[in-house]
Amino acid sequence: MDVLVEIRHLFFWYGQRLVLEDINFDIKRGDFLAILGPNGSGKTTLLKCILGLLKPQKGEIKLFGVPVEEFSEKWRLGYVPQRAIALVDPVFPLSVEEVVGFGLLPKKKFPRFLARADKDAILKALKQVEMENYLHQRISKLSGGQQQRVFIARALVSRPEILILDEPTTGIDAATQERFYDLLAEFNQKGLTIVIVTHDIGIVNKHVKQVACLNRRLVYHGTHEEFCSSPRLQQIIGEHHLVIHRH
Ligand SMILES: Nc1ncnc2c1ncn2[C@@H]1O[C@H](COP(=O)(O)OP(=O)(O)OP(=O)(O)O)[C@@H](O)[C@H]1O
Repeated sequence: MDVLVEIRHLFFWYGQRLVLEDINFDIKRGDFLAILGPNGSGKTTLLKCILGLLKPQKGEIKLFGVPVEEFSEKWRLGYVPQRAIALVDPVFPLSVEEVVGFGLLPKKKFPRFLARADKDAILKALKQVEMENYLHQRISKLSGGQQQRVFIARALVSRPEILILDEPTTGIDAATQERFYDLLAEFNQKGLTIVIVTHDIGIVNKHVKQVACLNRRLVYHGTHEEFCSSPRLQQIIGEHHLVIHRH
């Protein structure tokens, strides 16, 4: 099977503090992987290492077979960062089109100029999340769930092969979250590889195919069926390795 992300013997320290310890796993094309773990267990740090935003002190990450530090096709990974919605400035008048347009920057030589093809790509990404009627609206005027869809469109506009989301439903009501996960499942069925850091173990259970439990070390990595049926799950919860907190 096509391995998109390869993680081998990964260690990461913030100063003296070891946050990721000897992490090893692969992400394959078509995976829908949930990364679970308590607050402070290293989930965001792991995503940032995969995205090349943080440089691990030890170990190796390959993206599409290329070491992350040499990988130049960043557009092949779409990223929805944690608390993206909270960063929407109610005063600064960014339109939906502009926000989604930022997702094209890794592909563009002249970032300030939106060409016809860019506008088409933006509209197409917005259609994928059913937000095409909001093109010229201010992002700050939208609801949390609508903003979330716009951030997904921003991540999708470069037509990535992996979509990486860091706790994307924080601050969104339960019904909207359900629809949001249904949408991700649809993308996955069409072939998009998805990696999601989440605390919503209940909702995410419906759709994910693989689960990784992180608590500085990788406590568990396997298929979702194994995860649910295995006595190991009970053991993990029993050992308090996987205490799920909320923000
Ligand atoms: N820039 C930083 N400098 C120093 N320590 C940091 C930094 N960023 C994160 N940490 C610490 O590293 C540990 C792992 O943080 P990380 O954000 O990766 O965890 P997380 O599992 O994503 O947590 P959460 O579920 O709360 O988002 C935490 O103890 C955090 O306080």
